[in-house]
Amino acid sequence: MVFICRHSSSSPATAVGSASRTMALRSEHFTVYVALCFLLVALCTVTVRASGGSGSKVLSLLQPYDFLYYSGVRAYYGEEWAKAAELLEKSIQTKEALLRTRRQCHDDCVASGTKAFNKLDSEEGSMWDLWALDWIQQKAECLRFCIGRSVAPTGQLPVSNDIEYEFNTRNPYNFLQVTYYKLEKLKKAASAAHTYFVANPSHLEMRNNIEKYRRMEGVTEDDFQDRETEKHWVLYDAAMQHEASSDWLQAAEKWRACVNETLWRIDECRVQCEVSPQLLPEDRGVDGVDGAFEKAAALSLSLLSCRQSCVTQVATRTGRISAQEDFLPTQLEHLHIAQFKSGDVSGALQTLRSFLLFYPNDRDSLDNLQLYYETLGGDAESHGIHPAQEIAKYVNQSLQEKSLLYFGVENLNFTFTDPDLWTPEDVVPESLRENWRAEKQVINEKIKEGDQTEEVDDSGFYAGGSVPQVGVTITMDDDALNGTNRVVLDGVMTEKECDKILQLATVAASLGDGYRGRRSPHTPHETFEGLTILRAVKLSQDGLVDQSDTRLLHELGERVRTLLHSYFRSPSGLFISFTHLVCRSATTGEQEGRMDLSHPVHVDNCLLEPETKQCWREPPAFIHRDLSAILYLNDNFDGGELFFTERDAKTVTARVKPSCGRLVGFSSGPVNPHGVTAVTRGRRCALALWFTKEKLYRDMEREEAEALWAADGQSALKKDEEEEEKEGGATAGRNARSHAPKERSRGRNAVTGRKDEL
Ligand SMILES: O=C(O)CCC(=O)C(=O)O
Ligand SMILES: [Fe+3]
Repeated sequence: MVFICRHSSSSPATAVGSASRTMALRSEHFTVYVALCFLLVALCTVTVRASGGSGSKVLSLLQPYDFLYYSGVRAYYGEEWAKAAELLEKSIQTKEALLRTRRQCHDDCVASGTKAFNKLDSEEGSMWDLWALDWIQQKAECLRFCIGRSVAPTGQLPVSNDIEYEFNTRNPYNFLQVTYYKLEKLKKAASAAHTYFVANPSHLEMRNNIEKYRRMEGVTEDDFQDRETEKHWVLYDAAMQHEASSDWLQAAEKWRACVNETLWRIDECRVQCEVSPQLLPEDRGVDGVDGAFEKAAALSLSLLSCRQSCVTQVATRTGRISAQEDFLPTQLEHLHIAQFKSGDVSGALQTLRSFLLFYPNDRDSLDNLQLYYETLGGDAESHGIHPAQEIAKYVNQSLQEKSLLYFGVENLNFTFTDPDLWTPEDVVPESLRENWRAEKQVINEKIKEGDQTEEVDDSGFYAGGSVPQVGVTITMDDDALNGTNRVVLDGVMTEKECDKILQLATVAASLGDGYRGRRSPHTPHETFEGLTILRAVKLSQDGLVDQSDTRLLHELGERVRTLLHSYFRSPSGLFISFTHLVCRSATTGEQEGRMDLSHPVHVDNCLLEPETKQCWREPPAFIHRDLSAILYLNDNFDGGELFFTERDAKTVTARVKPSCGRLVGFSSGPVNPHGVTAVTRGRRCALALWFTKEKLYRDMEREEAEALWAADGQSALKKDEEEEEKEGGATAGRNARSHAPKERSRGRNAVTGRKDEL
């Protein structure tokens, strides 16, 4: 490097010269380092606490000493001697100041920590912190030995997050169901399919598979067993059922068991927090700037936060995203009522007292308590009725943890989301409460304004971009459609192309697809046919439909993607997540006075609740859909208009009449509730497409279809080669080529498209 040559040839005095050679040898690293330091300094100012005898004052060191040092060395090599001297001196001073500051902070903080521990100091010195460290070490050694001895023989390999995710989403059962199907163990396959579906209720293919298993000989309804049933939910549902039929004795029994099981589950989960590998929050890692105590505090806070999060984990049903709020206190409320109604007054009183540990000021409960005292004559103590011990222990422990966590939030830059609604106000630091109040006020104001103002779409799309296809026109934009992120484009397909796809739908339907002849899932007055890309490719492979039609179906997806990606100025990548060629036909003779819809009003990526105008982004909604598109193919039918509404699902804001080559695109979220009016005559066909911004959720079926084509191309190629070979013209290189196997693990839903197709 130029740098090395120049300076090695002009080293100063011998002593310095040898130093300069050492530096010169490292100058490659040095250059990179200096560049990094410049960047660092540009980005931040280091603030170090320095202290005088009485109090501490903040010493702002604009530049870290390592940077000063390297700048000094650089100046030295640049022969800027004065500058070099200044910078090198400064670096030495800064380092000294930093050490002094650290020492002072250590002395200032000696007395901090829990006072009770200071009492443990003896004449031999301050030993309790060493005892604490000793306790930690003993525990670590015991765990290391125990886990090593118990798990090592079976191999405790580090498990990646991806694998954790696979297991949490029950993906192994997706593999198992196909495996058992292949082994002709249908009962086991049915159970595996069901187990997977419980955790993935929006998985269309698995739903189809389950339907297929149901129709298979030898499979009974009892075979659809969830292999990972969570007992507390079984008890919860049973208790609810007994309650609904006013069987209070049974209800009380189930609720009691449910509370116990829930406590046990929470405990199991909390223990895992201690023994599983703990991650330090980002920027608190080994390379961070924090000292040993700060790192230890960060680690202990992560542990506490992990323990607390168990409440949410246990209160979330498999397959759901949101936890059931106030899970334990709610169960206690139910148990209390069931006990009371079944005549177990002392049991009810005990449960009420347990509930009051969560909500000590709850008016109704306090009134009830009073009533019990009057009935029993005397208070709970005089009857020896205390809150359940496990509940008292649980609440105390949780409160302690929360106060430590909130200290971390307030003072140590820790982030913690409290999973409970019952946390008493005084545990939360005033400054946080103030922030919450301010946030709540803003939300309330927004809700108030909400009715008058326009809906805000947080999808990241921004309608109004260009339309990059010759002949395509924008027929309706946001204004014309009275909404946000909506568009109607015309000219996306030619008449000939519409005919080809209609023909494809007709042939596929006549051959029998999952939906053939089925009543529509939305109305008894229509039938419904659906064709996916993969099914189309398989049909064309079997020579039952024209391959060029299937290719066109595939290409249309890409065409629509390009148009909408550009029009909605999608900031990120946009991936096709599902394609469905759908025809809805009016059934004959059942159309008089129809009041229903062909497709009721809905939002594509969340569950719309028109009464509250809320939209819940959780399964069974297709929550990963970000952009929706319908490409229409014909207009020779009556009805079948697409319409948009407000969140009340009633107020219609725009209507679109289908025709060949007309494309409607809109963001899939709550700004766009929509439905389809009844098809009262004829058959309405459209290609529905959904897009996702997350690559993880891209359509794996589509990729499988592409792989089938590639394999086809390969075998066609091979055929050609064999022919050629026969004719003596094959080349070794071409024969060696083979179709690469599909990569198996591609993240969250990596394997779904492939495995579950029966
Ligand atoms: O066919 C249409 O026009 C709309 C269909 C739709 O909204 C859907 O499938 O989610
Ligand atoms: Fe829809």
